[in-house]
Amino acid sequence: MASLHHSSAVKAAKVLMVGAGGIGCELLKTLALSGFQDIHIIDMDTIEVSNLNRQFLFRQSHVGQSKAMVARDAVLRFRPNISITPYHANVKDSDFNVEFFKQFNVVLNGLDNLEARRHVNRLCLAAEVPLVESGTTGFLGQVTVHAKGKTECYECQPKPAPKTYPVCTITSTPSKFVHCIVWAKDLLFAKLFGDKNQENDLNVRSSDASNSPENGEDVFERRDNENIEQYGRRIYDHVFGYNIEVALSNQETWKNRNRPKPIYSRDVLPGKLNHQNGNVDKSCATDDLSSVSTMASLGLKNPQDVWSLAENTRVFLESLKLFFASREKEIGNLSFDKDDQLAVEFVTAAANIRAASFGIPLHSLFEAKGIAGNIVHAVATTNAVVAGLIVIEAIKVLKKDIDNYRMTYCLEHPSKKMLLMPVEPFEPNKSCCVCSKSPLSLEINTHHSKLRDFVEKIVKAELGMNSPIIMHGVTLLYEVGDDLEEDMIANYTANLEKVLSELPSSVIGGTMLTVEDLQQELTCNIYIKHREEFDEEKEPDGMVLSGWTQAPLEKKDDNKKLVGNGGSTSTALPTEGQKEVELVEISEETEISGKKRKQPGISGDETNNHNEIQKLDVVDDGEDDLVILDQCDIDKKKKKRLQ
Ligand SMILES: Nc1ncnc2c1ncn2[C@@H]1O[C@H](COP(=O)(O)OP(=O)(O)OP(=O)(O)O)[C@@H](O)[C@H]1O
Ligand SMILES: [Zn+2]
Repeated sequence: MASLHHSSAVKAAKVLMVGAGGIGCELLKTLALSGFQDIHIIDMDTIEVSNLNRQFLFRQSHVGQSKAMVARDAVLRFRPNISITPYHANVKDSDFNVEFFKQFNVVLNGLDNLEARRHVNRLCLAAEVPLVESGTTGFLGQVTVHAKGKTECYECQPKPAPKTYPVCTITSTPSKFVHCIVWAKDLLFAKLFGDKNQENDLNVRSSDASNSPENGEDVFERRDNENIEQYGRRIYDHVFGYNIEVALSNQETWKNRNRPKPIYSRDVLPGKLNHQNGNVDKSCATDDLSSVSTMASLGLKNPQDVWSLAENTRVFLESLKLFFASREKEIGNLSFDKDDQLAVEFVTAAANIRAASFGIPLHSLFEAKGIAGNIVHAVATTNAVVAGLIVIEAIKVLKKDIDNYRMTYCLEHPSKKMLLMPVEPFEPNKSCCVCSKSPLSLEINTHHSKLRDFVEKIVKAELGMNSPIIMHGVTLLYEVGDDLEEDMIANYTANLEKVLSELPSSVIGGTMLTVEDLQQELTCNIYIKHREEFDEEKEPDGMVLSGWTQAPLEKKDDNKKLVGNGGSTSTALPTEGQKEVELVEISEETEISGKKRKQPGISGDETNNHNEIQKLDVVDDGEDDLVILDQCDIDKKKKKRLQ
């Protein structure tokens, strides 16, 4: 440390940290203790109780306050003479433009989602400021360095697709608890408490008069004359009883599968719902919605207990009741949130009852919450190690020590007795549309697809643009902005509903579209190829973008000198944010992302687990959520991303 304090590069540096969460708290502390004197922090969040176990700059009394502000105050207490400038804001706000980024010598990311990471990557490229990027998932972590024109950018490598499940597995033939969780969270919870206009694959087929009157009434709507318990029991009997009976009537489905068992609430819980500790009224009366809890009202104390079917039934009915009794205004607008206790209780109970019906082992609320929230429990030590590595790379950046830049991966199990694996960075990917401005091509049915589809699925979702402008030659087809005239807004709104070939400047096969985001200073040229047909299963968006996601063809140098903590190795491990990846432990020649990196000096018999392939579940990006993928005959063919 002492030598760092004397480094003029460190002292003079102005650094921007984005994210003051698990990694960010560690990073800010390490920067301050390493002699950095001018640190700016952006974080849009406030402190939650669940942050306190690892975000050690925060205390119980800070809950609800800005992370960036509290982190600054906490560090100034032991480093009072340095300058820390906090911004309680979203890094995507327009204030944080290229000019803002240009004032920094290096940007350090401690973020938790792909969208923000991509945005910062683009601003760093535009401002020509090096970026040190990071991520952790449990024991796994990595730190990567990105310098325009010298190393690959954050987006040079394709990001993995989120985990998908066929819709029929979720709606009809679950075989794992996670299938029941997805059903409870993304179908049942969404149906009962979410936006009614959203498409939902929850099976609502019903011919039974009591469940589905001929007038087409939605069985999930509460009837006028129904009290909450009657409503809850009707829903329960419909989804766990009646729907299962309907499913059983299709003999073909169950030929090679275990038949599920219909469950009716009267069989599990014959009497009226009663409260073990009788404090339901108290929990209903509270003003603090986050404290409304079925567990409290039913006297269930330990979230790690696995509830019986009767307990799950009680929790199901009680949490539904509590939603109506104390959160009725939110009904219709709710989406599942892992930090919403009542939502987690409802989803746990619903998933468990479904699991019981399908003969799948039941799980505790603690486990169910982890699965539903895609939670891999954070390991404070990994965050601390990663923060240390960020500072090491930041110092190399400041000293312009490019030859020693390293991408470093934290492993869960030692490989060659190493838990940290440093790798030399790749050169920029020449087909990356972000840093190499390489043109893209889009196969699309120009007679069927609307401009809106193109904007939502390609420009926003795939290209990650926030404020796009779309041009065909000199004709502006679409634009987002605060200063637009009313007639322009009306024009663009009308354009959104037109199919591409019928736009004022017709977009057909052979057209080159230019898409630009002024804030990110990113321009992409997209060559349009008209295609009539798409495979609904494999290409559910009805369009295919290519030209960018390929891995670079060339590698920097196969025989570079190796670096490491006590050993010599060089391999590229999964990029952060990957959901389920194969981590290939060191081998003579490891193929990653279509590239081969040779690893001289490593022989096959040096480790027991040589060449072993570990399956890892890397799920730290909140937005890379579970996805239901339609692929069965009973359902419409489409793909959905579910929150
Ligand atoms: N667009 C953004 N702008 C500013 N800050 C962001 C943005 N996206 C994410 N962040 C911040 O990045 C930090 C990431 O920290 P971390 O991964 O520890 O997540 P967390 O929200 O603190 O914890 P958890 O998700 O486990 O409850 C968070 O504090 C979050 O507010
Ligand atoms: Zn790139």
